Amino acid sequence: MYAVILAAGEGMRLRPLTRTRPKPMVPIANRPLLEYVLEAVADAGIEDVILVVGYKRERIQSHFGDGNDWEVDITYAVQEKQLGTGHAVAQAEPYIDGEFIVLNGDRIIDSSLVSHIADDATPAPAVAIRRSETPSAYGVVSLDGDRVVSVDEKPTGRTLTSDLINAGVYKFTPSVFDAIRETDTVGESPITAALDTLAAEGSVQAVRYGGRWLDVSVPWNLLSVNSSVLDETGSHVDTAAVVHGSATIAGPVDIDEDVHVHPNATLLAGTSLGANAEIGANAVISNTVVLPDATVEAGAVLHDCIVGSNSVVGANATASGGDATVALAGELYESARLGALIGDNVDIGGGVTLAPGTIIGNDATVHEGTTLDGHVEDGATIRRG
Ligand SMILES: CC(=O)N[C@H]1[C@@H](OP(=O)(O)O)O[C@H](CO)[C@@H](O)[C@@H]1O
Repeated sequence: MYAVILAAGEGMRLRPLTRTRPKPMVPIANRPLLEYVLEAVADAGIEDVILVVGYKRERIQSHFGDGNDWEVDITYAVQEKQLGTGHAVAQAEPYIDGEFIVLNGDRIIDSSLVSHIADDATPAPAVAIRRSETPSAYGVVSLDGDRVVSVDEKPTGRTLTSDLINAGVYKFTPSVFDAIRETDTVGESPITAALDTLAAEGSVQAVRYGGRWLDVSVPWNLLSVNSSVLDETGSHVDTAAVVHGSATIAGPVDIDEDVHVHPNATLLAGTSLGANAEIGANAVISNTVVLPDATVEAGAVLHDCIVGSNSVVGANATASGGDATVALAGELYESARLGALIGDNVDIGGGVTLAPGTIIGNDATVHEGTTLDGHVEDGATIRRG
């Protein structure tokens, strides 16, 4: 049985992080999101993986190679243009000759769901469904018993027919490729359109799933998913990290290789520090993801933040989460728990104050003593006053 994993998307709402890395490579507890998906597949005993890659695929291919380190055999299928999840599935057609499963490459799920969907007793086509408090952000599924009646993709402004959503894990036969071709109306084909067509024919089985389902769509999801994975795995400090004896760790935290934590720094729950990151004396960091090679200087205070790789947060700078209103890819989100999202190679001067929800583009410079909110473009320089 083949598992087709969709990993071609950009993840626009995670910009600027996804300007330099595809969404499946965004780190959760210092490991790319896609590793968790591959592990769930491998743990379910599936070895044959077709990874559909596209946006910045070199990053994925150089990290995962032939997949053998994850106990799978990876074949790469390239989706040159991101023309929808159905179009992405269709890229696997040349390799498929029987039933297969499909998973989104950016949702962390239990391997038990993969086993259940892949099991011979589960008829194809099938889709995993789960309850959601925000169904309109997903594909909303209506059921008749265990049969799917319809799939309504992101029905914003429409009446919700159910609080059940498509969990992004499917089983298909090769006939889905015809359904995908038939639903390709405007040069784009979401897999949900094909699924809706198959549902109208009366054949799609719903597989109910109430287990772990961690979705990283927006920056604050990255923080909450990082934190829940740390809660599950507990603290991990790499043996090649140097943590000063006077530093306080009130975990769970994940500290990767060659990280340097200086005296009296405080690392609180939900914090991941990427390889070679440096945390200055007396800095206080909670619920924050620091990417590799970043530096947080002495006395800085970061709550609910993401610090991109190779960026510097100057001494005594502060960024704390709160109820932020944040615009992402043209959409406004309210009550977001986000301190600041700082891109890669950003230079933030000493004493800078970042208001909740500030987003700073890659390669930006913020001069010392500045107070900032909103969005800073890639490469911009912000001067005080
Ligand atoms: C077009 C498409 O594939 N939409 C899917 C897909 O949404 P994305 O926003 O593309 O990640 O995954 C969701 C859950 O993982 C599912 O609910 C939804 O129906």
